[in-house]
Amino acid sequence: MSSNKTVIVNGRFLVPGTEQPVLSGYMTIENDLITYIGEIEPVIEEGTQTIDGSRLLFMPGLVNTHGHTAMSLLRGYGDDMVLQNWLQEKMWPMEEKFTGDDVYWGTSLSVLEMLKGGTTTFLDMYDHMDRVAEVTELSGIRAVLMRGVIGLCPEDVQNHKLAEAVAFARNWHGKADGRITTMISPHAPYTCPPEFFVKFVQAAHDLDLPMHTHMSETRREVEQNAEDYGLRPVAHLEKLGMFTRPSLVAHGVHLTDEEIEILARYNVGVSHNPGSNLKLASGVARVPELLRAGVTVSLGTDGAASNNNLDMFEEMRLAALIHKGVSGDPTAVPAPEALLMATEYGAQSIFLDRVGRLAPGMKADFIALDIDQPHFLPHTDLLSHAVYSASAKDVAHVWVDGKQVVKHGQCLTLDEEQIRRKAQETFEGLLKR
Ligand SMILES: CSC[C@H]1O[C@@H](n2cnc3c(O)ncnc32)[C@H](O)[C@@H]1O
Ligand SMILES: [Zn+2]
Repeated sequence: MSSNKTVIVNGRFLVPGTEQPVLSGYMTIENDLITYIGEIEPVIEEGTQTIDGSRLLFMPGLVNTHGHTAMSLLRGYGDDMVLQNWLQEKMWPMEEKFTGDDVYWGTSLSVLEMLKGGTTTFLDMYDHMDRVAEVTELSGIRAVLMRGVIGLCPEDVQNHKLAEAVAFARNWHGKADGRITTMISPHAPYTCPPEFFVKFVQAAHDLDLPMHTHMSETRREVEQNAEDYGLRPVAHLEKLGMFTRPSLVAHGVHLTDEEIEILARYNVGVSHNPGSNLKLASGVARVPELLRAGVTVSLGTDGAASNNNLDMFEEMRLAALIHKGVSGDPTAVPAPEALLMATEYGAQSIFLDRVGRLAPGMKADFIALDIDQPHFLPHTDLLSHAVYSASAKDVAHVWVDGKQVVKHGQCLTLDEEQIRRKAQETFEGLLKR
């Protein structure tokens, strides 16, 4: 019988937030869990698989805490626009034509890109979510999935969408050996009127699930919210009861000191999406202030149509750089903190307590970078290199839930050739419809 135990020998491991953030030694994986990490060589029994880690840097898999995965089909379709025009003139008209099959191939394309680039967990707020869950099951990735709902429609249609969101959340929570969890997700306060939004809060209570929404992404949205409801978005969502549920908001770009205090008080996480915020000219979130206030800040790409890739190394580097530039403080978001945002804080913010860190008892979701390449040398500080020098292209191997899903840069679970062909065909089909 083959052993389900693997030992990585002579590796370098990133454990940010600990006394020895770059550890040289060994890591043991048994089934879906890490059971040992340390400098002392473990006893290696016969039948145990060993991996020579001497040319590799091991780190937790990256956690992408906000996105719309199938939007990779719209990559490059609508560049250089502000959010509202981009949504109304380019994205929504195309998305209206999306079928379940379109979402399946768009999601496959994105999951392929994410896995090959070292992302082992993603959050997806979209439509046709059963098809997203199918791709998640097949690919071996971990995902937090939710049917995102835009409520700018008649009441019967609103209620139908809400029922779909509830059914999806109920049916898929804990599926795919526990790799899929679900949340409840009204799209935004500006697309879900208050009386509709509160139905999601009630559903989240009934299902005992957390909530996710877009919030305070643009200045215009904040001003409009104040005009429509007499409150800025944070107070508005507080009033609607959202923060009585464990919650994660995407963006949180335009926040006052008082609003940051409210988010911290309710333990609401913020998914910081620097690439998308820059591209849509939405602004720069107050990440140093959020972190100082004790808010869990994680990182997301948003959809590939506003980014325009799903490279979490790029988000990590952007997060480490832009806040230095904006604040004039070179110590703002230092490398270990950026790495934590992309891993451990990411997992915390989407309510996965055994993901995001290399430690005994944690899920074996980890990646290995090829650090023999020129841009990783000399090996001064490998944690610094992972944040400031690395990109998705450096990922050699990926494991999720103890199973290898990328080997020498090749995805073992998805048919890359077929996905490339289907993605192109799907986009061309959408243009003709
Ligand atoms: C209801 S499914 C999700 C919905 O969100 C839209 N979307 C994509 N990017 C953003 C963004 O940055 N802010 C707000 N909404 C966004 C996407 O097009 C889908 O319609
Ligand atoms: Zn979004």
